[in-house]
Amino acid sequence: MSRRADLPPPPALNQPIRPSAADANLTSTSSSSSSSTSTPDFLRQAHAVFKRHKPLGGVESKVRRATRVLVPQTEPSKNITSLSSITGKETGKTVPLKGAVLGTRKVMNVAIDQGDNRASFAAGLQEDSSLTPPSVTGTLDAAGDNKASSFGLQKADIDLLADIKKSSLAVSSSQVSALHALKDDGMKKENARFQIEGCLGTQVGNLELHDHRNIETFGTSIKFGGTTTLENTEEPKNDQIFAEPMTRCSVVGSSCATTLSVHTGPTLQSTHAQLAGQTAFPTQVSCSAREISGIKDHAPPEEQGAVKNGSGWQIDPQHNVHLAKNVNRGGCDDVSCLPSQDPSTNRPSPNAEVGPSQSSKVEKSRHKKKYDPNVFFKVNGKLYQKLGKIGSGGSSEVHKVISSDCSIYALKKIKLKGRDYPTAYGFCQEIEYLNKLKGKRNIIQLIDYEVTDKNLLHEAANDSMNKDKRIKDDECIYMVLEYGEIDLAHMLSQKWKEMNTSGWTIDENWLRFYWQQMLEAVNTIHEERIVHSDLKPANFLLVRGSLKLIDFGIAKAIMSDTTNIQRDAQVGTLNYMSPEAFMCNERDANGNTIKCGRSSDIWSLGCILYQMVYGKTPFAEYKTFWAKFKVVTDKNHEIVYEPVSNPWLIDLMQRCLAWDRNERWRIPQLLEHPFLVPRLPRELPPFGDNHPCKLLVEKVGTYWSDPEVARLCSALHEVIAKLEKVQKDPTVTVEPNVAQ
Ligand SMILES: Nc1ncnc2c1ncn2[C@@H]1O[C@H](COP(=O)(O)OP(=O)(O)OP(=O)(O)O)[C@@H](O)[C@H]1O
Repeated sequence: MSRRADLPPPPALNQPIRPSAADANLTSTSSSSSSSTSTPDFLRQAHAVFKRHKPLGGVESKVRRATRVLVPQTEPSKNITSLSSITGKETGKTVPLKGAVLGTRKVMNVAIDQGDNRASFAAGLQEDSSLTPPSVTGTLDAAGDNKASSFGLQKADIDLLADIKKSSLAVSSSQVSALHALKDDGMKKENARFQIEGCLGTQVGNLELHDHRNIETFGTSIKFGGTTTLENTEEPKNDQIFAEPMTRCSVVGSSCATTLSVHTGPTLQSTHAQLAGQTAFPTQVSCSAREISGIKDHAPPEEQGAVKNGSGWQIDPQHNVHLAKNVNRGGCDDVSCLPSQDPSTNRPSPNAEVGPSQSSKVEKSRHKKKYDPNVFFKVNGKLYQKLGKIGSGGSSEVHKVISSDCSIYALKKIKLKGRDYPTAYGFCQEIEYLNKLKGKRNIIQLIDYEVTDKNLLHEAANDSMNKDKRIKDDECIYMVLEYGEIDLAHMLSQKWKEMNTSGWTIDENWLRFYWQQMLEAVNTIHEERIVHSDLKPANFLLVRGSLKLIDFGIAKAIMSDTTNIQRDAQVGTLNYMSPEAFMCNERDANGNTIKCGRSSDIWSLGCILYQMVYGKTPFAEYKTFWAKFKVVTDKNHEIVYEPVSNPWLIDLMQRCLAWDRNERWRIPQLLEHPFLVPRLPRELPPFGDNHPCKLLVEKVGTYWSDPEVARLCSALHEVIAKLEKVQKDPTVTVEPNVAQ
């Protein structure tokens, strides 16, 4: 599959490697971010604020996040139909979107790209049949200007879109139209929760559209529970590092909520502070976003942080910003983006209109919990104050929090309500692995955790789990984790942005630095007999300057009597999934069941390295699940490696991306690969001035970096060395290969 022969001659040094067409997104994002002339006040100020502080939360939303899929084990080729995607490229072309969820699928991700108005609807299967698959149909218009959108875009929407475009938010017109379509069309399915996260870029934060109405129609032909046509559909460029999901739309189950909020996040500082060691949390000062951003009263309600409910507009409580700062600790200068709250009374501030039922609910839970759940998380009796949402995955949301001793952590919350016990227990396994990996420097450290459903662990421990039982209450798993500043996906995005603007070439030392850390992190888990199964840039986090591995949600331990893991389902993130992960549980040519093992993780690492080098994953151009499935599982397919200045890099990628998993290098070998440990000139001993090898080295010059040239030179050197031996002592027998 990999094309190892025909290594390209080393190109001229410093030849820039540029991303292909795909980086248009990035460029447009960056260029747009510099325009501020016509930005509405509030957006401009929010922008400025985010420029000063770039929390991960803001970063999180900017880069498209490759999303994990899970397809059930049985007859994968059929189940594949549960995932579809689409790209509409031509202006004015209406593209039918089709997708189906077979059986019990509960998550559909819709990624809508900026720039070319592409939308991808991906419905993978997960095991939670408690959630009624919603039926949603319609058509997404791919028109460049969105005016003809069959989402029924209103003039106001177009104005808002224009404002957003002008205001350097990295949001596409299609995103906005989709947001509005979802908001305005209304959705009737009571059991469906439709959530859109519009991701507005590092500097501005997240844009979400809150709409608590039910979903009735969704002007697209996304179908749940129907049949799926995958042919002739395309997937958006979710491979490009700079084009991770800008917008994610997921149908995840029981409540219906589309949210629009500007997370102004930890951007402002107040002088109110709490000294470390004091029992209470930092004093909070609250003011509305309007006060901060200078939103004019006549601004449209959306801009004023209002959300539309059934009867009219109401202020979105999330639109109010609270400030909290602890001056006692240098690192604690973050300000929380908290729901509106009067600091003196601990009650919602008057500018946050909360419906009576909602407010009484909040009051009740506050009374019961003796702390404000809008402000704090409680894990094992300890309070952690929310500082803003920093990420969300398929199953969880992750918040930046501050503990009472003023340490910053990430808190991962997995909601268990509605899940069956085995699924819920599956989430607990991440805790198990993190506990096992405690003290390992390149793995994210678990500080504390709590599974609020005590029966779950109890029944699991006693092997008395009722597999059909579902969790009814608002139970959660909380994990308090070391806090990571930025993930590799965002770092890559920034790196490519820099390279595009400065015309730099790929920075080999930068590559080596992070590649080695990635290898070491994965080596750590492999040594512990754990296969991660979901390696991707978003799952490597930079913590105090070092890369650490996160998200063991689908990791699996290798049993002691084998080297592979058995999976009930195809799992992973499409662009990084190995051939065997795609074909998991199918039979190979010899009738053996195809299994995954450590080499599956190596493949994923190869895809990440490829992405670091070329700016896109190796199968990026295959857009649909089917297309990807076909090409990745075809062992005759040759991955294209464009020439790079150091051909060892190509060799390295090929070692990871060998189709046959037995041919893939293992991590200890990869750590010794000449790209990481350049050794060519040192391979040969020092020569005298007129030694043929010295002359050869001089002649070969820069071609030394070509692995093939190096190999031939080494062979030649051996021949010369042996011939020299013979010259010195003619009685020595010359081996046939030397004579040749
Ligand atoms: N310790 C952390 N510090 C900072 N950010 C974090 C941390 N853990 C997770 N995140 C952010 O939250 C995102 C989601 O976290 P995680 O991958 O653990 O969730 P998940 O539900 O398992 O995601 P998925 O299933 O989609 O891969 C990460 O990509 C990262 O951006």
